[in-house]
Amino acid sequence: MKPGPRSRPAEPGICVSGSSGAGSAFPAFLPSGAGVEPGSRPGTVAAVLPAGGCGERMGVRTPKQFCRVLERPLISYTLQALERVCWIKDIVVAVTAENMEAMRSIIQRYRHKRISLAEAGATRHRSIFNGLKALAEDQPDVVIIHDAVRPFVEEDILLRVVTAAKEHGAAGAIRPLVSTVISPSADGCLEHSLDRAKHRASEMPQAFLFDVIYKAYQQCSDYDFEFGTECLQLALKYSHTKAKLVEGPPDLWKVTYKRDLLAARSVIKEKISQEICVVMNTKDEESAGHLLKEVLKKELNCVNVTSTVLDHTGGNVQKFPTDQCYSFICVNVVSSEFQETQKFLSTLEESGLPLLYPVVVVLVHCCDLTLAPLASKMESLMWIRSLAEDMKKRNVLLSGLLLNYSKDEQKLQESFQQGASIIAALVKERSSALAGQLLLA
Ligand SMILES: Nc1ccn([C@@H]2O[C@H](COP(=O)(O)OP(=O)(O)OP(=O)(O)O)[C@@H](O)[C@H]2O)c(=O)n1
Ligand SMILES: O=P(O)(O)OC[C@@H](O)[C@@H](O)[C@@H](O)CO
Repeated sequence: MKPGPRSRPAEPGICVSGSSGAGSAFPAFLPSGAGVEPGSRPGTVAAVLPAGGCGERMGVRTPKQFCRVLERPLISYTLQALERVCWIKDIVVAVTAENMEAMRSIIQRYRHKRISLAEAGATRHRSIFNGLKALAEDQPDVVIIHDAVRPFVEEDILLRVVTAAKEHGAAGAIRPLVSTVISPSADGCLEHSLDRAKHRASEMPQAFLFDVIYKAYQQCSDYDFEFGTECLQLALKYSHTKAKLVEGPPDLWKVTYKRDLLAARSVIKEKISQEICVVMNTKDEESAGHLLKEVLKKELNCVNVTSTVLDHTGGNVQKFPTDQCYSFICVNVVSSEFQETQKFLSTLEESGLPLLYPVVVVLVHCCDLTLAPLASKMESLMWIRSLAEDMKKRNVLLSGLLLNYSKDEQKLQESFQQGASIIAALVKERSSALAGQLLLA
């Protein structure tokens, strides 16, 4: 039996407006074969997230569901993924009593919606059962069970397992095995190996008609509670319900070891670096901003490079493509006046963008270095360093790029090329260690 996890409260912090969940009705667009009789109640869906483990295999003091990825607890990404699905009416998270406060501060800080808490049990099955009990009074038609440490879950697989559960009573995501499963003999030698092609790995999410899984847990043996790892097996054993197996996408993996946390970090960084917005102060196609945008498009052919024009006061951040863009390249938008930059950054902050993910902002200053000595130009931009220290606390990674705007066409192209490479690295790495740096292209 796993010992109760040690707690480490999450630091209190700034709030965000989370994505508001809409109704609880089961999506009307489901194929009629989804077990929803025409004219019958569309059906309600809730979710249970077991989050009461201590993450022994992670090998750190903080339970892995509270370990930070890009400064945000891992569980917050999973909650965000489920909240995006408007037809999940309620999300019950099972956490230990000692981690309740930490969980409440995460919900408040990132303003997660439709979340309720239940007390975790000494094993995963006990935690799940406690989550189901919390739903029993106003029970949903279908309940999703999803590990809190599987942050990359999309609406598509959730809809597929829920649709299958409506029809079959239970359903679960599966993935091809990566290694062959073998059975060892008592003396530690090979007994036999399973035919890998005929077996699959059971992943999450899983979904059940509420009655099917609730009845199963109510009849569970202590042995199942202590040593079981498979909810589908409980549905089969106690509710005589054969789960439908649904092929899931590769990203369903469970964060278990430290390497998984590093992998999660890379996946998230990759996802939020897919769009760059070049912010400029002129529509002139020959301007530095437009030229840099074209070079960036070539340099980063898989990234969506957009642009927007702001007036010199820092403008209105609502003009930005803010729902998916976490990287802003400001080209001569803000002169070396501190106040204008401050105005731009505060409007960016007010948009709520930096509260879920670190936002990269690169202030590009173009100047012909044959006219202004480099040292004095760098000196005039040193204020970026102290501003960056302050912005880092608000999850904005600010750096400066001095771009040599030479009259020589060849040199100018080289500067733009170098500048685009530096910007690509700042966006991709999204490293707080580079915040405040003044770079030269
Ligand atoms: N008593 C428990 C044990 C586990 N879980 C949850 O079940 C999910 C999957 O379990 P697992 O990966 O085993 O998590 P841990 O038990 O924390 O990991 P370990 O076995 O390494 O201690 C996790 O979200 C975990 O928090 C739970 O709610 N209650
Ligand atoms: O056994 P653990 O607690 O590490 O993880 C639980 C997993 O077994 C479970 O999430 C899937 O295998 C699907 O049942």
